[in-house]
Amino acid sequence: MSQATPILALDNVSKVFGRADNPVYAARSVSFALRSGRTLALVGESGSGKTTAARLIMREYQPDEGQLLFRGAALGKADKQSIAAYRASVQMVFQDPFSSLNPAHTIQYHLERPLRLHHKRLGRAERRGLVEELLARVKLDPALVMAKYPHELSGGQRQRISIARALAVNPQVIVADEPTSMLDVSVRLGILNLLNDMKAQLGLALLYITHDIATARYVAEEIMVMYSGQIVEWGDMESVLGNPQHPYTRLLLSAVPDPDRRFAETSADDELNRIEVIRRQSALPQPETLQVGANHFIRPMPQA
Ligand SMILES: Nc1ncnc2c1ncn2[C@@H]1O[C@H](COP(=O)(O)OP(=O)(O)OP(=O)(O)O)[C@@H](O)[C@H]1O
Repeated sequence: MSQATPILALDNVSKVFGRADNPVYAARSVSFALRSGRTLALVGESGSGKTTAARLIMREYQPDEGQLLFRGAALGKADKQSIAAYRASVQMVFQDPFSSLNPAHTIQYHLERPLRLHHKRLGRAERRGLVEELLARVKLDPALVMAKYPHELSGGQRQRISIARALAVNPQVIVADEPTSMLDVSVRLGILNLLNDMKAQLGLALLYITHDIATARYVAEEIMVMYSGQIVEWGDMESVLGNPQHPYTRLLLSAVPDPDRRFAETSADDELNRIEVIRRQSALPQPETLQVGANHFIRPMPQA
């Protein structure tokens, strides 16, 4: 893992929902760091806590415990100006490019809006010039798309607009929550390539949230596996995927389609039994972290 100073870090962050007598631990002592020019993939099944982690980063939720660090400084104590700088520096790309754009406004409006908010002194011509640059950056023709409304674009084009909108305020970090899962398979690769280009060309730090290990491998250098609100295995992508230690990571990997494997080799009952074992064990007190390789760690299953 790179040792450069992280731009953004979660330090032992916990978030609990529900009543005291029936708490839901959406994040349990979650720690990770995002660095320039690198992608960290956060993978896990539905309900594991991935979106909660994203919302904590976007400050939609305040942590119950732990803290958010931006360039090494705790954000909890930051003044208004630092919070505003943080908001511009950390942008999100959502899963659903259909609902994240307003159907009543043109693409030009969508891209000019963040420029108006964050660069108040720009004149009309400069703003238009920047919108054209943003569209070119996401490989869309400004002459063709600027005056269009979201419904006149394809899903892939809309997701490109969402990425352009995130880039409008010169962010340092992008949190992409399942950015391809609602897109047609044929356009997914284009969006993943675009994220990879943005990372390389602009030195962005990316948090790529997904339940799909195959796409995580395509975009990320590091991976964290989340289960039941806790990071159970993390490290360099090749080390974790090449030598998965945690039973839950193995389970996720076994769900990646393998064209050489026949369905009959594992029955649905086998899979359900394995999930049940993991669920029971994860309810036990969590054990200490183990270091597997130089840049590879796990929280193994506790002994009953
Ligand atoms: N606002 C909330 N109020 C109560 N419980 C919540 C809230 N947000 C999340 N949870 C619970 O926290 C847990 C983690 O949810 P979260 O949405 O973070 O998971 P996820 O991994 O992102 O799932 P998905 O992939 O389905 O979005 C779940 O049990 C969920 O029901």
